[in-house]
Amino acid sequence: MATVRIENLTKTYEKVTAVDGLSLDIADGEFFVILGPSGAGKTTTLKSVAGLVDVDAGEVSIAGTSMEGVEPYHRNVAMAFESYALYPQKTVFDNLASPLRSGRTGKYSAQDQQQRIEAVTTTLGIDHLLKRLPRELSNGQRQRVALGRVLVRTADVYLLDEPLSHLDAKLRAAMRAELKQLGEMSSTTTLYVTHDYQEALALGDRIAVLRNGRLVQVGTPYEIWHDPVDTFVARALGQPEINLVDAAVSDGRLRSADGSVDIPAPTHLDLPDGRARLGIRPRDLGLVAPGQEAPADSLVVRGRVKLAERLGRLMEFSVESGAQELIVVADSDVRAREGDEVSLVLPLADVHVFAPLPQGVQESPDHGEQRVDDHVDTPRLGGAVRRAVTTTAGGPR
Ligand SMILES: Nc1ncnc2c1ncn2[C@@H]1O[C@H](COP(=O)(O)OP(=O)(O)OP(=O)(O)O)[C@@H](O)[C@H]1O
Repeated sequence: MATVRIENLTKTYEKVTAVDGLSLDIADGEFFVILGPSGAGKTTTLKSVAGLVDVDAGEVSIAGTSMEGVEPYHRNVAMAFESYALYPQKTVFDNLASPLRSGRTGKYSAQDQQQRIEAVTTTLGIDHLLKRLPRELSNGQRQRVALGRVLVRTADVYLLDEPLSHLDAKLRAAMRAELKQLGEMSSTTTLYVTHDYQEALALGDRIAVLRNGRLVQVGTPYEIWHDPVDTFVARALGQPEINLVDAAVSDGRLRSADGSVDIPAPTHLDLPDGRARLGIRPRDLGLVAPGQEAPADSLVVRGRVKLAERLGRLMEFSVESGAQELIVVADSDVRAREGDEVSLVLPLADVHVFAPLPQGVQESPDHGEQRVDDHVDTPRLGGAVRRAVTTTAGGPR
């Protein structure tokens, strides 16, 4: 168990700055998630902690000791990288036992080994594969064995790089729930890299969001979800993405140019008059089907359903409201069809307000095709929203 401190870390590969002045303080025993899109510098950060890259500037300390000049072997970190390596000629059991037999991190009796392997393989759902060779495994199974090889031994820090990326969605979700329960995992400082926001929310004690090698925000899942510092973080969390609507702030109201969205400005934000962008998550909007009444005193935006799509237990609606297209995710018992005139109920407490796009810049709807960096992102307006923090183990939602 150990703290990890990353101070002003910079790593450049020829012309690419992979990590750019990154500082993070990770507490002893913390499950710390690094979230970011492809190329954000997540893997390079982990490799720097492991000592696998020569950094250009900055420092990594583990348990209060600078790791400068300390070889990876002597850092007492255990790593699982996305490209997993197993001994091809050894069974799954022997692959898992080898880190325990090396003597590097203490001695384990045969009974200890058995017990540790049992605990890890049960959690990872690979206990029925112990006699197989790696070539007899699927990619997802191989990845779990590689993860098992890391978790089976004790270390000061676990470094896990997208360890669940090869699993199907169902297994991933199951594994998310199990992973943190694993004895060792629950008490060992863990840096966990992912580009999957659900994984980050479910697993992280805290999450650091990276973009272009820089830290954008660090906080608990609750803080990152409810108080994103800018539209980049807001967009990084949630699928479908948060709706962003250009609006004017005046006389204590927020209005879209065509007047289709016209709501009171959240008073706790104390917004100056001018322009802004509203951020409303699809799941925060309520959809009132034709013939039904919106709850009294609710804030309503009217529109027409352009597209209705089933997402398993939920429905995704694309609703045209004036010049806006708002995405709504609702329970599947909401009876609205394409072409229906509907009302959207807007919960003011869940409306995020960001700075406007620079003059002359227009965001086009991306339908998931744009690269993250093609977006113009703007910071939150009016400071952090203060709420009673009630983060639960399962994340904010
Ligand atoms: N060995 C290398 N040589 C040259 N450029 C590299 C090297 N490793 C990483 N990079 C570049 O550094 C940047 C950060 O890479 P890194 O692998 O740390 O990102 P990442 O967030 O882990 O991405 P991914 O999610 O795709 O794994 C990228 O632009 C990448 O192309």
